[in-house]
Amino acid sequence: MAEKAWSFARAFRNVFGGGSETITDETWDDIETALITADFGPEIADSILEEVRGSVERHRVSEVKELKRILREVLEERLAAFDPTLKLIDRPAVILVVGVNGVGKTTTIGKLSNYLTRFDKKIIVGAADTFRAAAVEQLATWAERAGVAIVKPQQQGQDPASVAFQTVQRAIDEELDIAIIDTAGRLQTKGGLMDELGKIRRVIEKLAPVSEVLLVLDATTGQNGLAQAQAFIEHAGVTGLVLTKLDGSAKGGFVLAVQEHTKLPIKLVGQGEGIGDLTGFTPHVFAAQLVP
Ligand SMILES: Nc1nc2c(ncn2[C@@H]2O[C@H](COP(=O)(O)OP(=O)(O)OP(=O)(O)O)[C@@H](O)[C@H]2O)c(=O)[nH]1
Repeated sequence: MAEKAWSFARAFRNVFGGGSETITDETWDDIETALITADFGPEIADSILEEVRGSVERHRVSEVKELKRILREVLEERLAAFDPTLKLIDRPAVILVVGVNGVGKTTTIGKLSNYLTRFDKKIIVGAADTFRAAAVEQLATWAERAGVAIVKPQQQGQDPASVAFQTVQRAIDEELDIAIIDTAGRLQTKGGLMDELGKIRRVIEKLAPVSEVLLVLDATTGQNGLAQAQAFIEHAGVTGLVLTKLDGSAKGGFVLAVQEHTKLPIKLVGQGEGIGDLTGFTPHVFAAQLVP
């Protein structure tokens, strides 16, 4: 994994890079500071500290090196408490991608399409963000790069649900594996947004079940972004999270905070603007990157 992707590892690198080899009060202070800096949030930071302290005492650990291993294990175990696998068993499997403006929905769809084609999946994407012509064109560019089919609105402002319907219909007619629907991200009234998503879902479900509703969150916005996305979490039937822009984020702790607050699994992680910059979420790898 590219080094740039893990700027948030800095917080812990400062704690464990040099200094005392035996655990002192200062070590604990440093870890607490690192947990807060990395945006775990005060409650989760406290509970992690408590868990690590308990383990350190039980095993009579005195070396910083061992403490680091325990911290990594505690983080991994907590990150792994949710199932990160995408459920794409239905044929076609329909994925709805939702989230507020500019978080990276369209980019994620481009990367995800490209990723899935590597497993020989036949994909179609639907541009159900019909109000912004630029959004449709952006998705079309990604579809071309990924080599997948696209359904675009016939005219600007066409009912998003009808584009979603046509996309899934084509997936069925052409025996494709996966239909991914891009939705509008504009923050309108909560009611309006949820009505639109509810309608898209109902219309799709006339043809096929919705396999995944992925909520995209911009990791650089931290807890703020989560507050903005609350309406989706409450009303959109979200099945998993995509965290984007982790490459630019020093807030690695947000990854755990977001899972524990929402009780939703992180299923994909975006770490750059390139077509290859998307991976699944692997707690073991992530914990090792957080505490290098
Ligand atoms: N660094 C970085 N940039 C990203 C990542 N994902 C998306 N972006 C950038 O974020 C910006 C917004 O991405 P879009 O995909 O247009 O976001 P959107 O949610 O579809 O936006 P709307 O259509 O306006 O709702 C673009 O400049 C992307 O290149 C990522 O993982 N890392």
